[in-house]
Amino acid sequence: MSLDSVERDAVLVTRGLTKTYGSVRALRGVSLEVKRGEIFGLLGPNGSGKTTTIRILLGMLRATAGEARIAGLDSWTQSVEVRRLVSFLPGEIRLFGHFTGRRMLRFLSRLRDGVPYEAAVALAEGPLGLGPALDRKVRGYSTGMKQKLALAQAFADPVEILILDEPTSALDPSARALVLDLVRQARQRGQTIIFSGHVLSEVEKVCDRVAIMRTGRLLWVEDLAHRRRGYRLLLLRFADPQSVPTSWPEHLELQLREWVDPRTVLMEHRGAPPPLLDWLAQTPLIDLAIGTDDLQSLYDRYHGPNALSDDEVEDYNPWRSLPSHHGTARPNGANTNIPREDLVA
Ligand SMILES: Nc1ncnc2c1ncn2[C@@H]1O[C@H](COP(=O)(O)OP(=O)(O)OP(=O)(O)O)[C@@H](O)[C@H]1O
Repeated sequence: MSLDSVERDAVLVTRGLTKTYGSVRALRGVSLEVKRGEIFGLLGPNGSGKTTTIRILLGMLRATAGEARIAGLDSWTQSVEVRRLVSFLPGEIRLFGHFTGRRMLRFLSRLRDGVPYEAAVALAEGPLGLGPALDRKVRGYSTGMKQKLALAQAFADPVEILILDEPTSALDPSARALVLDLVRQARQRGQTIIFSGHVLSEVEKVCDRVAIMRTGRLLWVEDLAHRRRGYRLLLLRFADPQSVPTSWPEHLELQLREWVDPRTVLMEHRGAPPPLLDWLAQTPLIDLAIGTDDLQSLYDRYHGPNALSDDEVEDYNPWRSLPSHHGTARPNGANTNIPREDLVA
């Protein structure tokens, strides 16, 4: 597929990104799109490929195959231009130990034309709480203090895109909350933020969408903004494909989310239960499950003790409590609202 066909509002795009290090397959065909102005989370256990994806996007690593673009620029061949558009907080922060915090910020802002030194100092001294420590040598900083200094620099940068690799990993709880606020403020200013992390509750609070990775694959992209608007999930199973209702009263606030197999649908429902129950009572259901799923349970489908195997991921059933099927649903979000005719032919 040509990248020209990508949605116009996608500011970061990868297509079929693959990276091998000798025999290690760090990425196996990762395709994702991040829209302008959204907070996009990258989740996955250690070694799943988050940092590799970020480093390829920034042009710090060359992909073995596939493409990565930022604002239409090729991450590898136009990496200098790409890096001008991006403020990057690396997972491993390396600073000059013999510099004071203040001198380090001045040095970094000179390196990056246009990053206001005063804004970085104000963030570091004020909300991030480094205060007088800014006049101490960085070699005496704790890991969390170094992370705060780097965060001050990253958030002071008025660039279009912020890429934060585990931005809260070394921080205490109040500093973590503050970083989440800074992320929200950055979005209000119109910046696009990619955020990798391991703390699901944080990701759930701030991200608009989240991608779940495993062993170099992107398994699922979830729209958390949509989820926050509140709905319950209904898994409805019918005796045969012909019994699946093709329409329902509008006042039910019911929406098809996914065909699990030709006789099973996953639906979203808002609003009061009684009208829904009345309608369900008139349908030829043979099985029903109602519930909500939080980010933890979504994550556990791929990484918990009962995680889906690679084969099951290929043949995804969103609710494990029911027998799995050889369905048409695919775990990339692209299967929603598949026309019924495609399934019951
Ligand atoms: N320079 C390298 N040489 C060899 N293998 C590498 C190299 N960098 C990364 N890898 C491998 O690539 C895979 C993906 O690593 P990556 O750092 O992208 O994971 P991650 O999801 O960011 O992990 P973490 O959560 O621990 O930061 C791992 O198997 C890792 O061992």
